[in-house]
Amino acid sequence: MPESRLPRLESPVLTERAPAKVNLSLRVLGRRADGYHELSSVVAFAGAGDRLTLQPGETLTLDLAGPGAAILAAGGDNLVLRAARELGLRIPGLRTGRFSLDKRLPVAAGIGGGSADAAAALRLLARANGLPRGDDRLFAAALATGSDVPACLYSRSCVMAGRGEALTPLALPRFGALLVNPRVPVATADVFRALGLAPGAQLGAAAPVPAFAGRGPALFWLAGEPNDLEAPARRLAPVLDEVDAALRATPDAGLVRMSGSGATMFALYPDCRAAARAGKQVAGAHPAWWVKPTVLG
Ligand SMILES: C[C@](O)(CO)[C@H](O)COP(=O)(O)OP(=O)(O)OC[C@H]1O[C@@H](n2ccc(N)nc2=O)[C@H](O)[C@@H]1O
Ligand SMILES: Nc1ncnc2c1ncn2[C@@H]1O[C@H](COP(=O)(O)OP(=O)(O)OP(=O)(O)O)[C@@H](O)[C@H]1O
Repeated sequence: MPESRLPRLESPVLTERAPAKVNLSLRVLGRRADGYHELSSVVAFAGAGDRLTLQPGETLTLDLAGPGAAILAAGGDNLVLRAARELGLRIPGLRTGRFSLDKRLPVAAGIGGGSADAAAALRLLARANGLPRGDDRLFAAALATGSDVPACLYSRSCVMAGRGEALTPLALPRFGALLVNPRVPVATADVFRALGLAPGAQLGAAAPVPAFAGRGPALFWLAGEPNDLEAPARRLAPVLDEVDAALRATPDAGLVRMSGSGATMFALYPDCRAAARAGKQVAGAHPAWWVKPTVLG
């Protein structure tokens, strides 16, 4: 057969999940001179998330589908493309291609949807270019894309410190969880600004996170920890009081709290069945909210 008639061999399409990030606790320890806040946060990842594929090729593009596609632009500001560009700056000749994002998570919701997408893009590019998962340039590109992207690149439960660059693995028991977002977007920068901390402010040290021997001890420790962003977020989005009440009214809710800078709140349950039951109750009473039963840990 002449060479021109040979079927063109395309690289196979690669797929990565982009799981939602949940801050089970979040302490703001101060504000650095560069304006970023110093944090200590127990972070877990959910079964629920977006899905990103990459058809490796020469030209970097992005298609959007899924329930979130209508509100999100596929333009150059999309965190998928920003992460790819950041990696390209560090790896000349990086092979990119056509990304397709199935956007299921609410946007600007405190569960790191965009960060999870950016991290999934970096994992896909690592696979397409034969880079080891621990390649420093992946981490550097992640941090340059956003503070939550390194944790999402790791994508396993951990203690996140600094502005998001210091990650310590943490074994967490498995929980059923319900994620609820009242469909009010909250900008992360607005919530941090509402804390009103001056650059250089220091509030205290982080409580050491113990090794958790099961769900009971984990819940007990987490109940004694705050999300310091919850009070300012509630001032910006008062509907959070309603979300909090709706979650507390579900049977077996063990811990009710806001994730990240909001406005997604979550409750923890002993298992998936309890979370699914709670989901039906909340969705029935609030059909306009985004309600997602899932697992964490
Ligand atoms: C609230 C969290 O979701 C907790 O996991 C993250 O700290 C936010 O991470 P993110 O959305 O990736 O944040 P970035 O995109 O890096 O920053 C968004 C805005 O939040 C502020 N920001 C973010 C992280 C941080 N530790 N201190 C901050 O003050 C930044 O000044 C910036 O104006
Ligand atoms: N792929 C993407 N998915 C979601 N948001 C994106 C994406 N690309 C860019 N953005 C923009 O990033 C901003 C933050 O979106 P995201 O959903 O990550 O917020 P978040 O859940 O509050 O994140 P975090 O918990 O990391 O603070 C929004 O203004 C959104 O328009």
